[in-house]
Parts: sequence; C-alpha cells; structure tokens
Amino acid sequence: MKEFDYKKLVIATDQFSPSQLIGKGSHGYVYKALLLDHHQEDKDYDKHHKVVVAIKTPSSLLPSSPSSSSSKSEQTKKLENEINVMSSLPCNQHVLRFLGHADKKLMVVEYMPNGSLHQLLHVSAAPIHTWLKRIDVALQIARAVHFLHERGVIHRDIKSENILFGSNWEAKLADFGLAVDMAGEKARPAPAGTIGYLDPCYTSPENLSTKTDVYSYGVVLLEIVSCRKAIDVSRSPSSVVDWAVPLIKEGRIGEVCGGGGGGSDVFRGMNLRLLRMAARCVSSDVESRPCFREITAEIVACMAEPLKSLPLWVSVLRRVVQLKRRKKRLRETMTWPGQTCRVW
Ligand SMILES: Nc1ncnc2c1ncn2[C@@H]1O[C@H](COP(=O)(O)OP(=O)(O)OP(=O)(O)O)[C@@H](O)[C@H]1O
Repeated sequence: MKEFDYKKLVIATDQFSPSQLIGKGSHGYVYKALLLDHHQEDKDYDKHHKVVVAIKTPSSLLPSSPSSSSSKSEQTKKLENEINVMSSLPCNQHVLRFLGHADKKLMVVEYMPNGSLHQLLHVSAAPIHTWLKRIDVALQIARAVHFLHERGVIHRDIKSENILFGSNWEAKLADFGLAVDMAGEKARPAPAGTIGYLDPCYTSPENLSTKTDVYSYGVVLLEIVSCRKAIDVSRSPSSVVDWAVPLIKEGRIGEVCGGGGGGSDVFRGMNLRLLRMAARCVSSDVESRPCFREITAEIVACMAEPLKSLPLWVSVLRRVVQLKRRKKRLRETMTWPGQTCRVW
C-alpha cells in the first residue's frame, strides 16, 4: 500500500478547491487531482508521468466544515475502514482500484471519468447504453461482489451511486466505507446501508450475511432493467421492489422493462429469466436468495438467450439475400445491351 505525503495531496487538490470537487457523499468529498509518480511502467501514466486520480477525504476534515466532533470521528472512521478493506484486497477489474493513502485521512483511488450508474439511468438526458450493455453492467457488478464474498468481505452499500464508469465505460464497484471483513471483524457492526437498498431482514448485527448484499444487488438489477429509482416518492408504490415483484409474479415482464430496446421480443426470454432472478434476490426468505456464483452464471446464461432465436433471424436474412441475388440474375437475363428493364 503506497503512503502519500499529506501536504502533496492537499496541493494536488489545489487546497481542496471547489473547482477540483467531483463528488459529494454523506461522509466524504471527492476531488480530482493530477499526481506525479515514478511508476512509469504503468500504462495509465501520460508522457509527463502524471496520472489523474480521485482523492477522498472526510468532509469534516475540510477547513470550512461546520460538522460536530461526533460526526467528525464517524466520518474519519468510515474512511479508515474503507482504506483498510480496500488495501487488503487484491486488484480486480470490476472493483475500483486503490492507489494509497495519506495518514489514513486522505484516500487515493483511480479516477472514473464517466460518472455513476445512477446518473446514467436517472439523470442523463439520453442514456447511451443499449439493452445488452446495461445487462453487462449488471454482470460486471455481480462479478465484483462475487470476488468480495470469496474473500470474506461484505460490501453493505451496493447501490447505483456506488457503481462508477471508467474511460471505456467499464463498470466498477466503489465506496467501501461500510464494508465488513468477516474474517477480521471481531464484533459485527450495527446494521447500516442506504434506504431503498437495505435488506429489510438485516435488523441486527447477527443477521449480516452475504445475502444482505444479494438483496441490495437485486434492487440495482431491478433499477437497471426498469430505469426506475430504488425509491421514487412521486410514484406509487414508491419502492421499485414493491412495484416490480408483483408484476414479475404475474408474468407482466414487458411492463417492468424500461428503455434501451429492452421491450423487444428478441429479449423476452432473457428478461423473463433475469427478472425472476431479481425477484429471488429481493425475497423475504433469505435462504432462497441465490449466491453470487449462481447470479453470475445465470446472467451469462440469460445473455445467451437471444442467440436461441438466431436460426429464425439467420433464415430470414438468408432469404433476403437469396431474393436479392435472384432479382439481380433476372435483371441481367432480361436486359439487352442499350436497353433497360425494371424487374419490380
Ligand atoms: N474514483 C472516483 N472517480 C470519480 N468520481 C468519484 C470517484 N469516487 C467517488 N466519486 C464521486 O463522488 C461521489 C461520492 O463518493 P462516495 O460514494 O465514495 O462518498 P460517500 O460519502 O462514501 O457516499 P455515501 O453517501 O454513499 O456514504 C460518488 O457518488 C461519485 O459521484
């Protein structure tokens, strides 16, 4: 784990200048910064050996912060926890890359230039992702959580705001402030998470399990498929779970799929399987929820579903090509030099 010089990081953020601020959470402020580094072999470094990074600090540490000392220690603890968990994990292509810290007060991570899944689904004027690309985001995040669970880490705050996009629109899981290392933790912490994503069965510290993340992931999956927010008070029911699960049980799959060409018949089989799995993820029967090994395998199988209708498409395409060839041949046989003839 690389230790950075605190003062150098402060200078890199231009003294926590608002012009460098790229994100605000309930606990931390995130700044964009350009750092000089000596790891020239790293392909992310430009020719001046500089790299763009994101620097996270508890908002309470900022000079202008009005927060009380109790929230100060809570925010600092959350960042410390995030640094401890992230630094204990090996690199994974679906998890935000940890680069180091300064005095456990500032955390340096890779910069994600394309915003969050929440922005893409609910804020962007024109979400650019096609249906399959959206489902691929769900697969990448399922792989990220599977990777964490295999190492005994429970994220506890899976939500669309914590799924960030890199320069090639690769999705990565971020914000490990609430993450729990089940192997390292002695006493389990009090239940925590984000309303709308928080498992209703997670009511006491002992109830924490990998299935807690499965519930939150199920909410994200419903969000991806429907483009509805986890909680939208302007709608009734306001919770995406309360709205979608009865529709899925009644087989009204088309009504749940929103935008991006998802309503197309080609994707019907795929959406049916995906939504049935999403409903299992958010089930109140914790034991019946799938694990992430099953979730990733099921999404891969779901994504292959549209290929099953391929022979039909191939035969239609072949027929069109045959007709075009026949038309061309006919035109050639019916046309004399200097004479034109329309076949149809
Ligand atoms: N590496 C990054 N690259 C670009 N933007 C980022 C990065 N990390 C965080 N952000 C932005 O900053 C916002 C807040 O970051 P983060 O979620 O880590 O803070 P938090 O205080 O832990 O949030 P929460 O309210 O969920 O507890 C994110 O929603 C995102 O928009």
